[in-house]
Amino acid sequence: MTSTASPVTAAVLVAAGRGLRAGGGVPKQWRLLGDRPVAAHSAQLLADHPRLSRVVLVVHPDDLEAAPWATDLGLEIVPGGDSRSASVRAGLEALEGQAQNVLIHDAARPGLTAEIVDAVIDALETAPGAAPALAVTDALWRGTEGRVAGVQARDGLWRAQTPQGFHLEAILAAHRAATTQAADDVEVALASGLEVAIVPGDERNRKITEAADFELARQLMGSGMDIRTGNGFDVHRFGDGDRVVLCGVAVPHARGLAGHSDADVGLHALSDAIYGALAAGDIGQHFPPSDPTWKGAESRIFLSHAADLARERGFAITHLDCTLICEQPKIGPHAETMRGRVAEIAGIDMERVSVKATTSERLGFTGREEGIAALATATLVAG
Ligand SMILES: Nc1ccn([C@@H]2O[C@H](COP(=O)(O)OP(=O)(O)OP(=O)(O)O)[C@@H](O)[C@H]2O)c(=O)n1
Ligand SMILES: C[C@](O)(CO)[C@H](O)COP(=O)(O)O
Repeated sequence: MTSTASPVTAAVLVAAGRGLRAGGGVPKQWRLLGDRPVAAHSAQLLADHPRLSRVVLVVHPDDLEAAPWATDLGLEIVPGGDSRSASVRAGLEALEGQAQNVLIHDAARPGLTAEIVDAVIDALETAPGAAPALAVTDALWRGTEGRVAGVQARDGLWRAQTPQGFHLEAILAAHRAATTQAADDVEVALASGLEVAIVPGDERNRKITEAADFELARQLMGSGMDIRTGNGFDVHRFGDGDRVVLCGVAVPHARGLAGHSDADVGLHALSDAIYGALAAGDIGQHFPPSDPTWKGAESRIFLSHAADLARERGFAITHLDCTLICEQPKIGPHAETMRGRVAEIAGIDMERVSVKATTSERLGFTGREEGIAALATATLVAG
């Protein structure tokens, strides 16, 4: 009796792009989608799939530390290249001799399913290449300068998805022989004369390309919105001076506020609210009072740092609310200027910023005019 062992199949997950069309400051594959970064969704599925022997994650040379979770999933990290094809090639070279088949998947497609992986692997039993796709169902037009210039028959047209699967040696040879840039690996395979079977794709397996695709991905994958709130509180005592800086605005006053920096309680509370929403410590952790660098520093540095950190982690700041607690100076006449200043520093619309004030009815330290307190809330939404 002869035994026919299944061929060993590995996977290459390409995540070395810059995501320029999606914007957002951080490459789309590292931004949060639900509870995890975009790339971690398909990485987990590939790592857990029982028919895959190993997974290579291809990342940009600047992003080698961007996926700390990849090691826990057992992924091997390889530096990518300037184009998708170059990144795929780097992943394939790392797998040479390690498997008979390979699946190549975009990290920007977080909605991969185990059914697609199975369908591609099954199809490789009878073809050197196989890829998922969806038949085009909308009418197709050609357009010039905003006008329909003609129609295009849609029969036989498919929307290509990944993972695209191949016999490893054949696709590696095809990539090594390629002389022009290709949109995908099926194009590389066809240029080398390889036959590619089409297997059913899935609408959930869409590629995140533009900013709006994040919301669509969230809906298609059924992952709820990730909304975070954080609060901040700060107090500074009165000291010498003839003005106080509150929410980035210098307000004339009989006394100043004492502190290591410019003692802007409003911006300090707002910064801490953002750090709180990110579970990223507090202002003292990022800017230690023991560090002379921050002596007399303008507190806009702290808020701007917190806002940048939020964006780096894939969050939009959807609202900032600050309440200043003092008897004097009167905040009302300056509140609009403060809103504008906070909005400018945090890089958000002024409509998303609230600055208000209250007295403490002459009770407590604020009532005795010993200092000023500030309370703040930040609301952050992922994506
Ligand atoms: N040099 C590159 C370019 C792209 N990719 C990966 O290829 C997939 C599909 O590419 P695309 O959607 O075009 O991603 P980006 O190149 O990042 O997007 P953009 O063109 O908007 O910058 C993504 O997972 C992307 O990370 C890659 O690994 N290496
Ligand atoms: C590989 C691919 O995802 C197949 O649809 C696609 O071609 C790559 O992305 P791009 O937007 O064409 O760069």
